Amino acid sequence: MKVIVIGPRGKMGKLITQVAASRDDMKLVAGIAPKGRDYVGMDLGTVAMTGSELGVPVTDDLAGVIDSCDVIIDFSTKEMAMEVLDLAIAHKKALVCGSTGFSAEEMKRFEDAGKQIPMLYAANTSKLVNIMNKLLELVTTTLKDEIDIEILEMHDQWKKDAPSGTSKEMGEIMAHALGKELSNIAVYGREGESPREPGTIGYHSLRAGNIPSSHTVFFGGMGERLEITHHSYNWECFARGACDCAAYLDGKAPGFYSIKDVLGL
Ligand SMILES: NC(=O)C1=CN([C@@H]2O[C@H](COP(=O)(O)OP(=O)(O)OC[C@H]3O[C@@H](n4cnc5c(N)ncnc54)[C@H](O)[C@@H]3O)[C@@H](O)[C@H]2O)C=CC1
Ligand SMILES: O=C(O)C1=N[C@H](C(=O)O)C[C@H](O)C1
Repeated sequence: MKVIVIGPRGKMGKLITQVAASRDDMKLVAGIAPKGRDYVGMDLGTVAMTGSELGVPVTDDLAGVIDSCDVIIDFSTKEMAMEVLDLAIAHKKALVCGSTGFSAEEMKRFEDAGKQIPMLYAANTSKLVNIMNKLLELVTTTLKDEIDIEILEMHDQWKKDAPSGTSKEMGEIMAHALGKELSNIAVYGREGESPREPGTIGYHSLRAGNIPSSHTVFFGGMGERLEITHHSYNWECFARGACDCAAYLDGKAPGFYSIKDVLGL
């Protein structure tokens, strides 16, 4: 598969480039940087520190190179994601997007793109997080209104969005298991807020240092509680998952795919 990576100097883009460069089933054809960066024109391997040159450039012109790829992997920003999406549709290219922080309308655009291209959106590409989501579904479906549900997520100080895309996805999965709309979800924990409202799901976001990613879901019962937690020690699990998602799209018909399809969950 011929792969273009967006943002190869970013935290995720760099790791994705490194993982893709190490895979036999992938060939990197370009990396895309924001306009005017001083590393535009340099070798992608040098920019993403893969350990050797890859013989392909970093460019700031996605439109100029998009026809050379089979799939684009985009973990950049929500603004860039929309530009990439439009170009992927126009050039009929498969797209994996792992960026987070989108509105419901923007998410609908990804879903609609599935009518024209193989489109995979994953707010979290870790295998274990997606297995954790199945556990959350099981607990919620079993206990329904007997428990209070609170989600705590921790990330690095640079993360732009809150709550994380993963916790929003976890909230959606559990709201669905409770037969509720996402609008029943509330955010607690700030000064002056009222006590917990029954039947809601609470979100708590913590940002500090270089914490890679942690998500804990608290199921609060009477006299007991269950906590289910995923910790990542670094971002490699997400980069490996991103490349698995791209490989999954190889030869696929247009459709809106999820990481559950990749993992068979
Ligand atoms: N789905 C998942 O499993 C994961 C998702 N993420 C998400 O991925 C996104 C990126 O996260 P990080 O790598 O931590 O951010 P980062 O800030 O380290 O990297 C973002 C990259 O995007 C590039 N970029 C921004 N605008 C661009 C443009 N117009 N053209 C080309 N490149 C552009 C930047 O230059 C930078 O290299 C976030 O939304 C984050 O939440 C992060 C980790 C895992
Ligand atoms: O920004 C991150 O780091 C991560 N972002 C994703 C999210 O918003 O859920 C996935 C993971 O938590 C790492």
